[in-house]
Amino acid sequence: MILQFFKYQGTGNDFVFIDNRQQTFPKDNTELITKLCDRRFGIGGDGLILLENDSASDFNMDYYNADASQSMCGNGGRCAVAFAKYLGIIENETTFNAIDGLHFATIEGDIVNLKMNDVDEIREKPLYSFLDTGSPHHVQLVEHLEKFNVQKEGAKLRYGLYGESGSNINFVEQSGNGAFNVRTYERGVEDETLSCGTGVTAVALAMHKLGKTTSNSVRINTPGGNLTISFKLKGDTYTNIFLKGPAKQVYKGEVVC
Ligand SMILES: N[C@H](CCC[C@H](N)C(=O)O)C(=O)O
Repeated sequence: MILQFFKYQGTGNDFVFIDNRQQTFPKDNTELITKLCDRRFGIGGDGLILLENDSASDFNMDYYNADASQSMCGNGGRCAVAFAKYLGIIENETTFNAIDGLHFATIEGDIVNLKMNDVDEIREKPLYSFLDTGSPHHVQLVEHLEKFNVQKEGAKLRYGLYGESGSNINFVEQSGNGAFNVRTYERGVEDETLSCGTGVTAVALAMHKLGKTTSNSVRINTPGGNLTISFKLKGDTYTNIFLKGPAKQVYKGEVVC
């Protein structure tokens, strides 16, 4: 089978995109999904995203981690908006469907601003916070983040504290008022990724709840680039949450599989 694909990256979180509006992709073939994401035997990517028609919105985004497990993906959502514009499905704003429901987004040039679902529960423990921003996130402040062994410590927590269902693990260091550095171990990639959209969203909300910032616009630096998360707090609910940053097409091509 010959498959046309498009490679996108959102602050270094990279994805294989397929225009699946004709519904021809074999979704139950998890071996194919993992092979397409393999960085040696396939195209390579942190995940694979199928863009599909949707009766109730502009399009549906079907996201698969590199191990073919599924979740919401913030950076993938931002790249899906850029891909939908490239395909001529949308102009500069959209509402699309994902595994956690409808998302509004705008695009200006390479910058996509994606509305995330409300968050009304942040569990605070002595050493970390836990919340779900479309995927589950552990948020932990550390010192000397640049030297921290994210892969080793992330895997320990992902499999130890969170068992088989797991969680994404975010390690954080404050760099200023309303500014943080973040490195993330991603469930389903089972390694550190260069950024994680639902992860930096979780970090911004957790840091605000902890009182580490009073700003409702948080700048987060990741190894893959900078993202801005803005939000409102209404009672105990974080709402109007937007994840803003670049999303770019890297290349396109055909793959034999
Ligand atoms: N690995 C995550 C999903 C992708 C999250 C990340 N790529 C993002 O940008 O949100 C999980 O299985 O929960």
